[in-house]
Amino acid sequence: CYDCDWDFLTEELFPTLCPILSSTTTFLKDLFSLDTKAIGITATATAENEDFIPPSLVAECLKRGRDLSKSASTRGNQLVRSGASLDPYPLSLSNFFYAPLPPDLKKSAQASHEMLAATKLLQMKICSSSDVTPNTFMAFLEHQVIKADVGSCKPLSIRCAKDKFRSLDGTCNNLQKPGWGRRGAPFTRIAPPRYADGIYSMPVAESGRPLPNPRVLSTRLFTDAAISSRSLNYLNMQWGQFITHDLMQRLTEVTDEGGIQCCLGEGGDVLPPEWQNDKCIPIRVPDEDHFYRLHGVRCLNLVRSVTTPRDDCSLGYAEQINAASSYLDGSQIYSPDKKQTSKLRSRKRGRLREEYKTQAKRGYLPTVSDKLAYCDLRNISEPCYFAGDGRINQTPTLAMLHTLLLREHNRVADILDRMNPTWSDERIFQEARRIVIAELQHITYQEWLPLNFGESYFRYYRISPTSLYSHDYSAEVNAAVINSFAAAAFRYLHTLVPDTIMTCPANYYGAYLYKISDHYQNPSLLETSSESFDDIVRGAIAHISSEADPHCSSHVTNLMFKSHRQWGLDLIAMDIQRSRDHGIASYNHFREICGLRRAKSFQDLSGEITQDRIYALSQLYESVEDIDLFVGGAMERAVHGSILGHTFQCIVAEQFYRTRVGDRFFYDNGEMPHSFTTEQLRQLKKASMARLICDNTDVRYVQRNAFERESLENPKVHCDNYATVETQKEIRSALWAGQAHHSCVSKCSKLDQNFVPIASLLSGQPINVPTAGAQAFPKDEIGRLGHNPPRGPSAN
Ligand code: HEM
Ligand SMILES: [Ca+2]
Repeated sequence: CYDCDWDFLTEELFPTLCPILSSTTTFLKDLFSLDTKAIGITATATAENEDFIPPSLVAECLKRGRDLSKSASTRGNQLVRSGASLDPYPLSLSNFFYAPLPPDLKKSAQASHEMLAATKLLQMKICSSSDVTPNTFMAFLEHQVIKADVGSCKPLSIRCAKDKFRSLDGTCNNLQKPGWGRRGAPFTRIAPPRYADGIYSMPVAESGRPLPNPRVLSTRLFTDAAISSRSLNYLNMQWGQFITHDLMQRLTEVTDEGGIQCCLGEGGDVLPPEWQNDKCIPIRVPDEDHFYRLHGVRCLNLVRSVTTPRDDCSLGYAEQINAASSYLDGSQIYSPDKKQTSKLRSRKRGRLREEYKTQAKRGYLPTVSDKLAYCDLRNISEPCYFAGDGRINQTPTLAMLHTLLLREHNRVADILDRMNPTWSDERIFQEARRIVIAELQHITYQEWLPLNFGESYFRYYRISPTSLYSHDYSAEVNAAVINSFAAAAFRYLHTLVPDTIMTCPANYYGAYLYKISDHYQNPSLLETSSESFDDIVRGAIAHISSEADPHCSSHVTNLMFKSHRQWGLDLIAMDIQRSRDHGIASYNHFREICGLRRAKSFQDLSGEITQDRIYALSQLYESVEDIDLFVGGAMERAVHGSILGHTFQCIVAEQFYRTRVGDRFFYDNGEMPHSFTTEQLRQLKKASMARLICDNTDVRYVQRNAFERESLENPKVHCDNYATVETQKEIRSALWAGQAHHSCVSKCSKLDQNFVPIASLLSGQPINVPTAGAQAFPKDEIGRLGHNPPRGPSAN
């Protein structure tokens, strides 16, 4: 609403520049008529005069802020009731835009709205009644913290008991700052935000004009090129998303009446301002768009992320809420919210709830209470799962990883139970959870991070420890997730997502490919037969991921969450818009933070970015200063040994350093009351992705480095050669020297339309995968059509 290049707004300008707010408020007029003399404001006030904001003015702004935020929320409800609703969308899209906030987080969101409105009003008041500019005002707020002791914001106060086990929500991990990294904490910043007004409004170019359209940036710079990774497999990509969901979950603003709609119907025009909720940030689709044009789509819905007050309730710019616990603590498995956790537990012998299916030996995730509300089902008998994180059903392969970890928890719980018959359910649950988190941290820090981001870099900077115990815990380090990591750097891994999900029968002779966009929000591929789960696991380790480069699958840039329609959302355009929504500082700013020279011209980027990409950037952005972090970082050449360029590498490394060193309970921390014993830790450090698969599925052959494709250097090894945690005492010397399984090269026959011989996958030739088609999604008739995906050759 304040996206303009004016230094301050006067009452006369306000209705023109800010039609939404002014149409909903009658009391701004009153605010502007405040008697400045009576409350001690003088026209000569400056930022140097540190006492120039009297408490009565702050109180007045807070009061008005509360009124403003209330009227904005009433207006939001009215808009939905009057038809600006998500009704036209298929469920997967509605689900994405509408998840009601849990009561505690809703309260902090409301408090944040009030604080932001108060900060804005204070800024307008000060700036319009003196020669203070908005920027000086924000700088002033940085130095003189103004805390609100009235209104809905309550400064954080948490009491901690000493405990051997970490809390579910991350509180009390840091005993000095018990709120750090908790569920509901703000994302942290390593650079000041880029909001147009310094507080909350969407950023604009240096010139004051709009930044380039996110959809245009996506289509011009992130084209679909079907280039496969040389060594990284699908599972590697999937683990990245899995741990993302452990570290963070941003939330979308909603109304009490439902989700927020910013477009007319299904992809029609952007709604006119008087019909738009003030949280709307839709992406306008240009008329000439090569894809959406064909489907008459002119607008992609997008809504701002939920914000939260800072811990001390001080006035200032917007901070977004992280609804996950920031620690790498399995919160996506166990939930950071105790009510949900209790629904996930069986309350018997420390186990998590699991479901058994006919003819399947192993357990599956429990079913969510209202399947049709959470999944895009073609048939009510299809599965839709419930886990510690609501994004569980996004793809079948994400649900597969959740299932593996659920099984691992119960496997460990059963062993502990046998060894300690006197232990209570609670004790077994907590001990099993502690072991599973240790395995999760070990696999991430010893296998996944070095593989993706550079072995030597991660070991040199001691992000991945090299000794048995580490002694690096620092109570000074805040492990909360860095906003630029969440809203930009780590999202670069969206370019790894391939077009297809693969399933592979036990003989590995061939594979079936399914378009990923046919299986969003529907995990049924895991349960089509008693072998399908294992088929998906085999497919994930045999299938390649896309190369980490600024090319992105159209299944992600045109078809995300498409359901039965011919079109979906553009995740890359959303990433760009989201980074603006979160006020992420520019690429140039982060270059400087990461030790590169700040570019004065586009040509100054030539050390990191190739000439053709510099040219493309200069055609799209007015100034080198305007380049979004997500875009600039993605354009950089990868640094040696990593899939990332310099700037993203620096942000990602910083995050994983904090995630380890700021975690008092990190699994290999030594000399803590809760530390594992030497023998326990030695056992735990034998955990690997390959063993996680062997221990929890009937897949018998897995390559040693399970995040890399099979190769001569990385052959498949029989699971008998991976000793399990509890039988480590007699580890055989042949641990890694097992006999190689026959290669994954096919002698298959063409069986049906989804079947693809593995040899042709390896050849790098594009493969034509048939779409599930309209038939698979009978419009508006869920439950009518059964869905029987084609089966492969028999597993023997
Ligand atoms: C099929 C695969 C994937 C799909 C469909 C997907 C989809 C999404 C969606 C819809 C969002 C929210 C966008 C927004 O409104 O801001 C998101 C956020 C994100 N994704 Fe993905 N993603 C996938 C894979 C990955 C992978 C492989 C990674 C990294 C390794 C990743 C990292 C992230 C991160 C860091 C966020 C921000 C999360 C937050 O702040 O809550 N995603 N993704
Ligand atoms: Ca977590």
